[in-house]
Amino acid sequence: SAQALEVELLYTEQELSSPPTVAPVQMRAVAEPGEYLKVPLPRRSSGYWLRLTTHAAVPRDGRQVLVLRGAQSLGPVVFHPPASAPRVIAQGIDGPSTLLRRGWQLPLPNGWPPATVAYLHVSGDTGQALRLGLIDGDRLVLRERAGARLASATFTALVLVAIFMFGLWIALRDLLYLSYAAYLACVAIYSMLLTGDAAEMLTLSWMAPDNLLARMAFGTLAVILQLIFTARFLELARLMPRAARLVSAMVWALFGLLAVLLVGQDRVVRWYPVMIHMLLLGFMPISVAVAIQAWRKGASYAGHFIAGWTPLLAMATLMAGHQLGLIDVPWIERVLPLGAVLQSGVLALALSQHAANRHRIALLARQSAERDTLTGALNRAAIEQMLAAWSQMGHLGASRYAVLMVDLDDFAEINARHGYVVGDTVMQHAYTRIRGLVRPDDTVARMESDLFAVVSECRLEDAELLAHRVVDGFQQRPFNVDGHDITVTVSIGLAMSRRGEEADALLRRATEALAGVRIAGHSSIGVAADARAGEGRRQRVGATGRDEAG
Ligand SMILES: Nc1nc2c(ncn2[C@@H]2O[C@H](COP(=O)(O)OP(=O)(O)OP(=O)(O)O)[C@@H](O)[C@H]2O)c(=O)[nH]1
Repeated sequence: SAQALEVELLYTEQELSSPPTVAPVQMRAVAEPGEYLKVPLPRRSSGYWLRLTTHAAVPRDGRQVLVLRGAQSLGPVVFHPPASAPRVIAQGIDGPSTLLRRGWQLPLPNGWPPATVAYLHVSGDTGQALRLGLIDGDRLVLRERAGARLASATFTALVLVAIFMFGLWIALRDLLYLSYAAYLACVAIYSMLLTGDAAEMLTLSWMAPDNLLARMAFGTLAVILQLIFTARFLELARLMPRAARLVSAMVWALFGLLAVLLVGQDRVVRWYPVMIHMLLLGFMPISVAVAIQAWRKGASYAGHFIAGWTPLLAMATLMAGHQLGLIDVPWIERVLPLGAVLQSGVLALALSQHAANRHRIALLARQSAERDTLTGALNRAAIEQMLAAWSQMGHLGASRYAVLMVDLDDFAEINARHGYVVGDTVMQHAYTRIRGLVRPDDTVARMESDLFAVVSECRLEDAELLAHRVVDGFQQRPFNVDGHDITVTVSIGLAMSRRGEEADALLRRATEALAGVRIAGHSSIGVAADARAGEGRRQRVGATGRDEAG
């Protein structure tokens, strides 16, 4: 006949140290071969006695094992195998039962002839269901291995997304990404604590599944980080200030609970899960409602949020219900980490989009803030910032950079003669001309009215050649605007960087060199003192430029 397992829950009120001889049967159930039998346990402080029989002989090879799974809060279990001495199993991690997550593997080395009975005594008052089965040991190992692989895949996926988010935080310095990275790290650790695999793989006792304290602490921390992230991600402070206040109250309440847990340790660890799960049960629907409301108010990423979180929230709700003993869904502990992976995938997508958008907006803002509107050249602030940054990094070494202050000569006269509109066009042409005369790597900025600055990484000799090239480039080629040939000449002040010099000091020296030659006339080049060991010099390049004014 089929090797079914029959279980009777015995009705005894007294505490007994050995199996009761005669006791009324409260419940009888028969398991299909190789399957688990669910035995609901009514609340009773005196513990439970179970009488087990098989319908066919279990061979003596010891391959068949009795498997017992139950809520983690079940106390010590005493197993009276058929034809063997009783065994006390204090924890699921003991001895040969290490294979099981949250359960006991009870070996039957002497076989089990039909009609002989085995007894189980379960202490504690759980009110939850037990699962019992006569299972083939090899099959059990395979199943457990598959479960362990799934758990480590989950862990790896969560950690990879967490690292990615951490990278986004390093690049963009927005706490949004950091809070999400930290949340994922907590969930990854929590999922490892839940399955007990890490405890086995790493032999870390604090990661054992019976370490309720570690599990609860990481679980709470994950919820806190998730709330902080949610408030930021859904822009609650801007869109829904009341919801934002609610979330921050929730965060502080959870921090308080966490502190109580860490201080109270074993004294609070029994009721702590109940508190947390009640809180979560209440919070889940509120959280979904807030997300939907934010979505209706136009929060940019509320859609992603809802798609990613709803399945996970539903699973977390089931989990909380399961742990409170309200519903019986033992599979939820395996499915929950998958929900977390799914959620992290959707959110990683949303956050990458968020980061890309942010980057684009920042770039646009920078471009408009750093550019001169008429010519499109960088403005004074931009070049000052750039030089200041270089100076801070120690880039402005001795004679490494040349600053050329390029002033358009007699620009007031061009305006007076041709009008401001033509003057504007000449100004734009002048910028294009300078850009064309210097190297692509050189930086050109419009400092103010008719004054441009060129920053070039080169030695003094090259800088002087460059200055001459710019002066000649203007003098020899007039601009053609509205059919008028307009010759513009430029004067240049040149300064070379000094080691440890501040950015403004360098710019000032170039400006002073320019002021020195402006008196001398047009198309002049002045080199700041100290640029070479000698004195400041002033030179005139060829004749005065053709003077349009005559
Ligand atoms: N059309 C136009 N003119 C400008 C602009 N910005 C400044 N200017 C004019 O440029 C002239 C600059 O004059 P100054 O700095 O006194 O010097 P300058 O006339 O070029 O004479 P020197 O530099 O001494 O040779 C002023 O007349 C300004 O009105 C602009 O954006 N467009």
